[in-house]
Amino acid sequence: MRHPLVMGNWKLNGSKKMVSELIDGLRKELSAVQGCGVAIAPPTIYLDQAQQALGDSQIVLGAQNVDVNLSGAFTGEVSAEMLKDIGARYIIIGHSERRTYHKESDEFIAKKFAVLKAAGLTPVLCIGETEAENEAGKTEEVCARQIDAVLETQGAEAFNGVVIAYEPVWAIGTGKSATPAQAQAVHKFIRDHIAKKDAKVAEQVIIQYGGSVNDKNAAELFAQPDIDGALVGGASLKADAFAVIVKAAAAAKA
Ligand SMILES: O=C[C@H](O)COP(=O)(O)O
Repeated sequence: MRHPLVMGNWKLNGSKKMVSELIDGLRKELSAVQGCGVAIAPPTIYLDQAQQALGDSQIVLGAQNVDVNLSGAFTGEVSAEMLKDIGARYIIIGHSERRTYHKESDEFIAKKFAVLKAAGLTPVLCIGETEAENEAGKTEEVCARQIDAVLETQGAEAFNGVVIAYEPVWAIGTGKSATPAQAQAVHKFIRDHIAKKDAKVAEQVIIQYGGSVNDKNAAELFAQPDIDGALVGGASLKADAFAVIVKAAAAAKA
């Protein structure tokens, strides 16, 4: 039985005031929730403030990116050890916005995956096809390629205890979520793809769905057997909407 995980990716949003108010709201809304892991990934500059504000709550700190280098002359970067030092645990890598705007390749993202594993942090590996790839019937091919960059170089065991987030690019921030059936089909494909190498590892890997998840559509997505939670963008910036999503995951997987 997999424990679901709902994670909020705040992207490039926030201020000191917002961090304080949003975490305050989340702590109130989520204090009684059981059966669903919850994490938030604020912008790097607010990680320390967020960790202080989270205090003894069950909400876990995450981050939106990591560098492949451990230390040295890499201006502007943040290392895995620094993220660990500040208390972050779930680290998003391979988000389509970084693949697109920062030209991050599958191989580069696989390096980040290895660096996080070595530091004892949990990669949240984002994969997913663009609209054009979807229309060309290449969804499975793209997802397999993005997973294989890790699977073929680090082995199936590397996926022990990690999180994969299937985020069709056409669904991100568009208000047009994949249907539960569409998402389930891809999630099952991802799990089966890993199972070809190691069925036990595939069975425990958390596969989140991401792309226009909100308080209205979350429950039907989580009703699908291979959807183990969500990576939430826009709706994670409102405590009440995010809490509805977390509660839907807890209820669906109880
Ligand atoms: O990381 C989160 C995803 O990009 C989803 O963003 P969204 O919920 O705003 O569509």
